[in-house]
Amino acid sequence: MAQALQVGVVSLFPDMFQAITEYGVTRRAVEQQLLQLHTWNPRDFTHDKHRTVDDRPYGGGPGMLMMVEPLRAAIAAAKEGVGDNPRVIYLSPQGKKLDQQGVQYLSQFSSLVLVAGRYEGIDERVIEADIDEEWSIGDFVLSGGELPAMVMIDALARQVPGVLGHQDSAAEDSFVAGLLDCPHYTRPETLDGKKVPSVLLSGNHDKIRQWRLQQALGRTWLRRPELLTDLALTDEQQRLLDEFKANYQL
Ligand SMILES: Nc1nonc1C(=O)N[C@H]1C[C@@H]1c1ccc(S(N)(=O)=O)cc1
Repeated sequence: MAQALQVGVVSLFPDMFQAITEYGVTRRAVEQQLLQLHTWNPRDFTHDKHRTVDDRPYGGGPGMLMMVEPLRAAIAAAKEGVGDNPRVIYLSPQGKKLDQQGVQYLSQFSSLVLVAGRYEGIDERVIEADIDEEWSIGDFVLSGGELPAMVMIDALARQVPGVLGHQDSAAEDSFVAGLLDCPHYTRPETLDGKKVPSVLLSGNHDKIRQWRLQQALGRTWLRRPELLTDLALTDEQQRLLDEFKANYQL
């Protein structure tokens, strides 16, 4: 039986996660129980009449923080609910930048609790006491941690064996780790006078594989050359890239 990914999410807006549980690959993963997602809402752990979940920051200034007591109770409940000693992750702009290598690293954990912040974030002492790792999906400021949590869950779900059908996994395989993807084409054969590259119509699968690999290497060189510095290219890849560069008209 494939190892399922168990995720507990702490969020004030649990319904947002329907964006991954109700659609596409991640919906199928949930249906196949390869991805199990449960939410815990700090508001359910309040005891006052107004069900308060925010609190004022010491030192004054604009904005609010997530109130400590309901947040910690929700985190504790999520850890208990997910079980198996989950890795607890807080999504924030202050976290480590997520990339595919980070996704592969996080794939080692079969159970996770993701804490989605709202307002200006959470008390630093909660981060120190309850959070194992802080991750960011990019250097931009969002209104909450829910979309970052869904981005992380989507990327992690695709790493679970069985989630990507053969068709998709073939696509993943053709996308050499660390390179940008090659261009893709579908019908019609001629669009606005532009024809599909003839190699893709040739039926020669190895030529097609080489073309796609060369395009991925060339695109990476042109658009994100820094990604190439960390890659150990094979002889074939180096040859294909050199050929691309030689043919490229600056
Ligand atoms: N990028 C991200 N990757 O993961 N989370 C990300 C994110 O933007 N979360 C935002 C909700 C949190 C936040 C924190 C602080 C401020 S503030 N006080 O600076 O205006 C605004 C928003």
